Amino acid sequence: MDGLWMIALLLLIPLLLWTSSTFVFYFKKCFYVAWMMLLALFAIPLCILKSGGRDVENMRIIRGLVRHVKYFLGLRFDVSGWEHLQTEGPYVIISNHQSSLDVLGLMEILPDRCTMIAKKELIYAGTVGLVCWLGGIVFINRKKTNDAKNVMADAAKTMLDDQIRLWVFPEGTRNQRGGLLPFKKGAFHLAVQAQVPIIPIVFSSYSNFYLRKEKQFNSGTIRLKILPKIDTKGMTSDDISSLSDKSFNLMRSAFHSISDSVTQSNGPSRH
Ligand SMILES: CCCCCCCCCCCCCCCC(=O)SCCNC(=O)CCNC(=O)[C@H](O)C(C)(C)COP(=O)(O)OP(=O)(O)OC[C@H]1O[C@@H](n2cnc3c(N)ncnc32)[C@H](O)[C@@H]1OP(=O)(O)O
Ligand SMILES: CCCCCCCC/C=C\CCCCCCCC(=O)OC[C@@H](O)COP(=O)(O)O
Repeated sequence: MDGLWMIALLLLIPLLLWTSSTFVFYFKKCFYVAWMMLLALFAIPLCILKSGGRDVENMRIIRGLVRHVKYFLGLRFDVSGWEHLQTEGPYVIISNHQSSLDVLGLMEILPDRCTMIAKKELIYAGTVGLVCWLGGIVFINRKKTNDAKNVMADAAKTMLDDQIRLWVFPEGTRNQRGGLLPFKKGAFHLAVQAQVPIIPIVFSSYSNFYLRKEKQFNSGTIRLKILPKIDTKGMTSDDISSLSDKSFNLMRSAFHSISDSVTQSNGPSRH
């Protein structure tokens, strides 16, 4: 009898854990970090063999290795506006930033020769940090804004010299409070200095499947909307504010329209 109880308990515990949404939340989060770290460990020698070191071409390897991760987490991406990425030469991509999960959507649509601007702390994130460096990510120190501006001015030159595209999160930090945070200006200075177009990309709200406070991480669909490019030819630093405002307004309305439709199609979130 004791043995039967033991077996029943042994079967019940994992079942209870599995059905507990808090357990699923922590499990998925830990899995995500651990799996990305492991993938990065594989990516390091591949990148070094391919390019011998830091090179934007390594992003092809990173993109290829990351694309399956969504299946483990029960996430789907629904992308619209692919045609707007068929732009020749360098450009600046700007997108909203809700979570480190954005990396999955980013890798889903990442164009060739495109790397990112990231906070410098990311370089210390173990194997992931090293892969970011190998992928040519441009690191900025947000606490030393003059340094950050200089790094971004250099990046504007490199974009043109090496035909590189850069992905910037103009909110400057993660934001899951709904809507978009006011934009920082760096992305717009970058595009104007290099005289390259801006391609805005909007991720729909994660709030219908991922709730940090409530410890919910369900399955869900993320809509990614690629908006038409905004030309910056002939613009100067006087145009930065209007360029930023225009981009913000376009992205905010796209965010609300795709987030409403995704919430409806996924049904209300569980609480
Ligand atoms: C198999 C492998 C698995 C592993 C997997 C790998 C994953 C590989 C994916 C990783 C993915 C990474 C994802 C990271 C994501 C983040 O790390 S997000 C955080 C870092 N990114 C950012 O912060 C970018 C956005 N920030 C900016 O652009 C900010 O403007 C800056 C440059 C940091 C400056 O900060 P600030 O001074 O606070 O900003 P702001 O209020 O905009 O500017 C103040 C003044 O300076 C002026 N200014 C700003 N920028 C400039 C400029 N560049 N030039 C001249 N003047 C400027 C402004 O115009 C403004 O002047 P006024 O208009 O007031 O006169
Ligand atoms: C030392 C800090 C770095 C923390 C990284 C922890 C290890 C991550 C391991 C696996 C996740 C893979 C995806 C990594 C890319 C995450 C990029 C990211 O989302 O960085 C946060 C940054 O956009 C804004 O930071 P804050 O919201 O201002 O804070």
